[in-house]
Amino acid sequence: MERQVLRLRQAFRSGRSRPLRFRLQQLEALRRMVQEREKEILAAIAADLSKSELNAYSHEVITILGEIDFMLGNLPELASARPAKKNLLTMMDEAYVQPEPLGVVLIIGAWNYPFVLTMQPLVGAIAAGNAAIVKPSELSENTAKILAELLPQYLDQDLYAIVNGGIPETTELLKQRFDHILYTGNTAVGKIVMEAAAKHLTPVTLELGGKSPCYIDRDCDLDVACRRVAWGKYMNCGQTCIAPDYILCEASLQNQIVQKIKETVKDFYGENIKASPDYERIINLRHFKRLQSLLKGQKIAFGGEMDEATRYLAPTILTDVDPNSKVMQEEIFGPILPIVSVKNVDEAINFINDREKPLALYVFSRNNKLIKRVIDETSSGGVTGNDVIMHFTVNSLPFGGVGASGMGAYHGKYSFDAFSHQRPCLLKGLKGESVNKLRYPPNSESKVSWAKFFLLKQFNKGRLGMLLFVCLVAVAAVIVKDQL
Ligand SMILES: NC(=O)C1=CN([C@@H]2O[C@H](COP(=O)(O)OP(=O)(O)OC[C@H]3O[C@@H](n4cnc5c(N)ncnc54)[C@H](O)[C@@H]3O)[C@@H](O)[C@H]2O)C=CC1
Ligand SMILES: CCCCCCCCCC(=O)O
Repeated sequence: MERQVLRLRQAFRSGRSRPLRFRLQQLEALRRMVQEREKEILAAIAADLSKSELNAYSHEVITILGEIDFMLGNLPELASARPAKKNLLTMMDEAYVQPEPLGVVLIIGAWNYPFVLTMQPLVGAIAAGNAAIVKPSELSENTAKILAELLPQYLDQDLYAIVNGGIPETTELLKQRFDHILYTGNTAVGKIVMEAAAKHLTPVTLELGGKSPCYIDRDCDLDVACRRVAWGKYMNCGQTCIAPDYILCEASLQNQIVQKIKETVKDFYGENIKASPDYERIINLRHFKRLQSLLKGQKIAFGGEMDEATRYLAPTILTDVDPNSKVMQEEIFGPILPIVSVKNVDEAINFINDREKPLALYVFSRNNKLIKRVIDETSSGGVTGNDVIMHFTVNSLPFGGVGASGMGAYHGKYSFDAFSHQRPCLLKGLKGESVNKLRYPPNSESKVSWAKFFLLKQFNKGRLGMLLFVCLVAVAAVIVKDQL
């Protein structure tokens, strides 16, 4: 592992990954990989998550093609230096911010969207000019295998590598020194990653989970709300980090919500949900049993059927759920939807604020003021009003958690930024020593007053202001020269 990282570091040091042309060419190669090998990629995702290839395409492949296209279209602008505002002391100099690659980065993915969660960060890492190691989840073994086969065929092998394996391999990998780590997965392992990174002072982006609440207001189109919630909750069999974890609503809405979600589930998956190509399965037996245990002692208003052999768990709704019960203590990550009743929006806000900051927050209401109020008075990684999941799909929005749901963000421009250092550059000439004297020792009262004038004066008044400002500086410089 050490040698592999060293090989990538040497390739990075050669400077090969930096030129814009090279980055664009690698991104184009990645796009070719997705297009030419689509069938194999879809088959792998489908096998890992018992998913139809159509769903694998719309849940995962579309996102990656969109992200690559965004980078190809915007990279020249993202990677170029941005001029910076100057003060009086530096007005004759050149000041700019130059994004630079961080070096060798590590991307650790999770199993639930095994293609998106490894490839989307990789697009950002390549775009920003880094070398990268990708570590897919061992639980989505088919996708891990196909990525290990395909990536070396399309990308520069000295700069981009894939490491497959489980805890021992990841533990070994985490001993190495990286320049950034982007990890997606559960919070407990997030702490392990951060601790390992701290040993090398490596910065981290942690894409974690949490219980994302969904408040449904009484002033709402319940048909629409329930259809959207059912889509986001039962997609990928509930194994989506930003799935609405539970519903908060007034007690009087509970039965209507159950009824409407029930009808929606029939529309979506038919009478025989098990036979629907659109309904996935739980990833493994451990997670199946974990979900089974969350149902103990709960009032199942809908669903609850399960089949251990195929890891089928029906779309399920729990009513009158006690906030202290187990299902409300951990992220569900399965097709179980608890409804917790609250008296009103104030109680809903308090309920949310009494718990860890979630990865996503959803509010359904006809009343935009109420939606804005919930946003203003709570905190979460992201928000969608009157829908679920969809903020993930807008690549001009940063995607990430806050507090216990993670740190840092990515997608689109934010991926480029996550894997870049914003390097401030100030280029001075060798003239102007007379004015510079005011910062050289010995210090004096008069030097401090001049320093205040030069450093604190702000001029933002257009061309005329600028002209005035230049004259002022010229005069000041002459006076300073004489006085110091
Ligand atoms: N914020 C986000 O974007 C997303 C967050 N998630 C969260 O991820 C969680 C589900 O993923 P997991 O079951 O954790 O996925 P997982 O079991 O695939 O683990 C994630 C990664 O961590 C590695 N890993 C596991 N144990 C480790 C250890 N002891 N030391 C070092 N590395 C280790 C695995 O090899 C894997 O690559 C949920 O909480 C979900 O909300 C999932 C997808 C997206
Ligand atoms: C249009 C549907 C796209 C849905 C993609 C959702 C991916 C969420 C990934 C996750 O768990 O972080």
